[in-house]
Amino acid sequence: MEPIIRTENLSIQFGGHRAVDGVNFKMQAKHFKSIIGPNGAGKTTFFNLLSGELKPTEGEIFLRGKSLASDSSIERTRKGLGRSFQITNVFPNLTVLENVRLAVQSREKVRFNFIKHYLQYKAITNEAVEKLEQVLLGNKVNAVASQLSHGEKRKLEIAMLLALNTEILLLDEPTAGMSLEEVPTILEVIRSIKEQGDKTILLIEHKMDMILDLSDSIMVLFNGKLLADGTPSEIMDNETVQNAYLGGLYDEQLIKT
Ligand SMILES: Nc1ncnc2c1ncn2[C@@H]1O[C@H](COP(=O)(O)OP(=O)(O)OP(=O)(O)O)[C@@H](O)[C@H]1O
Repeated sequence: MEPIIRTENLSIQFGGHRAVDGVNFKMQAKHFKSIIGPNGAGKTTFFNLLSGELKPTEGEIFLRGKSLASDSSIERTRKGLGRSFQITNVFPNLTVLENVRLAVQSREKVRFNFIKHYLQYKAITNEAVEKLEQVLLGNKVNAVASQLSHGEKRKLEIAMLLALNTEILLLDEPTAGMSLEEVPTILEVIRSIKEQGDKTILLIEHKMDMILDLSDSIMVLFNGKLLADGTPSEIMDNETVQNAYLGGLYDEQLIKT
């Protein structure tokens, strides 16, 4: 079966440094893959290349067999490749519901038009509420975004991503900056998205418990290169990964949390 997404020799160079270096990667639809690697390994840069925020120095990305080379980030989203919003993309003075409604509207390209009206407005609102319930923010729809806790803001980002209805979800460290108490509910949210069974998910995370719990496969980046890609047990047993990363350079604290 053709992979839903794959890269061929994907590389980007910043000055003399190859932040992503010759990565050949592929994923089947509905698969859940996590990306791990030490700080500076190139994980976020890899996402930026997939989402179109950065242009590769070499190599290509194929979505359902077609090159994305000439597609902007917006076009990639339209084709089904969605990148999680960052807190900085959330409008702090709008309510939680208004933020998600804007994300739905951006997908539907709905502009204000009184004739198109009330029914459409209602459908968009209902969909936004449904996405908020899915991320366990159903009780916060009318809260002003700036007043959410950090963990709630991260859930709002996921709701906004879900509102784009893309088949592929790129989640960049959804637990970053969260208190330990907040982590289990994000895990629950991501697990429920996975269990719905209609998404292909790529997750960057440092929390190994969460990765092992969710992933069908794990890929390891190290110095921009793809060091290994396999099932969670293959990765945990892989000697190169252990030497380069899990056993040595990596912070054990992070693995345990
Ligand atoms: N726009 C840029 N200009 C120059 N160097 C960059 C740029 N973006 C990333 N880099 C460098 O590329 C390397 C990879 O960074 P990246 O943020 O992708 O790593 P990461 O694996 O996501 O790390 P972390 O786990 O800390 O988020 C780093 O050395 C970083 O300094």
